This record gives sequence, C-alpha cells and structure tokens, in this order.
Amino acid sequence: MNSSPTYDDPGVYRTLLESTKAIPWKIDWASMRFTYIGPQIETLLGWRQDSWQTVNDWADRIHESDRQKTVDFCVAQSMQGVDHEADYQALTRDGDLVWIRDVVHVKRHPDGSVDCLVGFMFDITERKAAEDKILQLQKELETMSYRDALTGIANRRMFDRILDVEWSKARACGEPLSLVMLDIDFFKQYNDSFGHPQGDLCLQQVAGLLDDTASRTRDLCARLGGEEFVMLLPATNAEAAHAIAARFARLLARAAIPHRNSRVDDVLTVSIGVGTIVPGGQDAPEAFIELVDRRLYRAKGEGRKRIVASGD
Ligand SMILES: Nc1nc2c(ncn2[C@@H]2O[C@H](COP(=O)(O)OP(=O)(O)OP(=O)(O)O)[C@@H](O)[C@H]2O)c(=O)[nH]1
Repeated sequence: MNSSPTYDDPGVYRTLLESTKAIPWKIDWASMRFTYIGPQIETLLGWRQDSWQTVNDWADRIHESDRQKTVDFCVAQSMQGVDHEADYQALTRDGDLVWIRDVVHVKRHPDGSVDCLVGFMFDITERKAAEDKILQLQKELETMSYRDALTGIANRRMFDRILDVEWSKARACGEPLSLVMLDIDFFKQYNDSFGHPQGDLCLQQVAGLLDDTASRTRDLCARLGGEEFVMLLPATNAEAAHAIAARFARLLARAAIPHRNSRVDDVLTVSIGVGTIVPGGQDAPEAFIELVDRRLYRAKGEGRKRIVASGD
C-alpha cells in the first residue's frame, strides 16, 4: 500500500486531510486497490491503516445487512461515472457497528473511463441515532394522536379516517355498513355522586365492554368525546347491528356498575342509536352519522336505557 498522497503540496494537504474527522481515501479503479486511506480510520474502526488494501477489505467490513446493496450501488454509480453517497454500517475491529456516510467522487480519464475513486467517510452514528429517535417519536405521536388518552380505544380522528375507508369499501362492494352510537345515561349525575376520577374509571370500563362486544377484526370502537361512544361495523346488516347493540346492553347490565342517581335504573345504562346503510353514489357519511345520532337522541327522549334502530 502506498499511503503517501499525490498532491502538489503534500505536506499541507496531508496535514489538512489527516486532521479532519472525515476520513479521506482513494481507490485505483483498474486494480481495485486503496492507494490511500487516512490514519484516522484506525481511531474510528480499529482496523489498522495498512490493513485497507483492496475494495474487498472495505466490503468485508460492511455489516452483512448493508453489504450487498452498498457494494452494488457504489459499483453501478462508479461505472457510470456518477458521484454518489452511501450510508452503511461498518464493522469495527471489536465487533461494534458504526454508521458511515461515504461520499464518493469518480475521477475519469480524458476518454471518459474511470481512473480512480476519491472520497470521504463520515461517522454519522450520532446523526442516525437522532434520526431513529425522531422516527420513533413520530410513530408514537401518530399512534397517540389516534387513541383516546383516557380509554385507550380509537378517538374521533381515527373513527373519521376508518369510516371514510369503510364507506368507500362498502360502496364499491355493495355491502351494508352499520353504526351503533351510544351515550351513557345521566353521566353528569354519576360524576356528581362518585366524583370525576370514578367517572373516568367508569368510561374505561364502558370502553372495555365495547371492545368485548365488537370482536370482528374490522369492527372499530371509538370514543367520540365525553360519554359518547360508537361502534363501526363493516359488512354488518341491520339485524346483526341490532343484535350487537343488544349484546352490549346485556354486557353492561351484567357488569352492574352502580349508579344510584340515575333516574332509570340503579346501575349504569346507555341510550343507543343504530343505523345501517349500503352507501350509494349520492350518500355521504356525515348524513348517515347525523341520522344515527338523531336515533340516539330519540332513545334519550323516549326514556333512555333503550335502542332505537329505525325512523329518521
Ligand atoms: N369523568 C369524566 N366525565 C366526563 C368526561 N367527559 C365528559 N364527562 C362528563 O359527562 C357528563 C355529560 O353530561 P350530559 O351531557 O348532561 O349528559 P348526561 O348527564 O349523561 O345525561 P343524558 O345523556 O341526557 O342521559 C358531564 O358531566 C361531563 O362532565 C370524562 O372524560 N371523564
């Protein structure tokens, strides 16, 4: 290996190159051998400077999950004479991994054929770790922004998104889509008699029962806000939707959550509106939600603790 750089003023350039954190290198294209690599490589990866002889030494020290695609990419770009950058994980002598960004300039002969490659390796481990952290946080944030913080089930935002998707699917397949909307009866009085923290626990319990009720993979339970919940039931006809609403009411009755200040029972009850639609060209999800909501409020008006599944 010839480790002396071939520059006009080797002394100055050498000092500059070897004092940067980036690691300079040069590969002769015809022989595929390193003609130079900065001594800093030993500090970064542990491999001695004179152990970098051929491109195979470079390829062998790339983690196997990145090796083939990095080598293929760099060779293809170099053959086309295109400057390029490659990010990959390099293996240190101790078996650790370091993220490297290799920035490569392709030097060509006057006839256009490749003469040599010159480049810099940058240690981007910290940057990658920060990027990974940001991605992870973004994912968490996205998940959180679709979940109701109190109950852990989907929130209104998620419901709106899924409804859009299921609506299109139902329209395309001519399938029925059902909604069960429910609201706890006299929940203000529940909070007043048991306190807000107990009210929160009660909402969590109701959410759990909803989850138990609508168990098919495409079913979605969501908290729309306050003490109002919804079950979105794809490929479910009116009869089945009514049966599911009734099943929830049964599960809630079995849970027998005491509610001494309710005016309809001595346990927690709900009022429920149910609707089913096979969406056609003119139908809009908003109008369907409003219809089911009106049924829910009719259930309230007609005495609560009941299911209304028909009428406007
Ligand atoms: N504990 C708790 N209470 C909530 C939450 N969100 C809304 N509420 C309460 O739910 C109650 C809803 O009251 P209303 O809209 O009057 O309804 P209601 O008392 O259930 O009466 P009806 O629906 O007519 O049977 C209010 O007292 C709100 O403070 C929450 O996250 N936690």
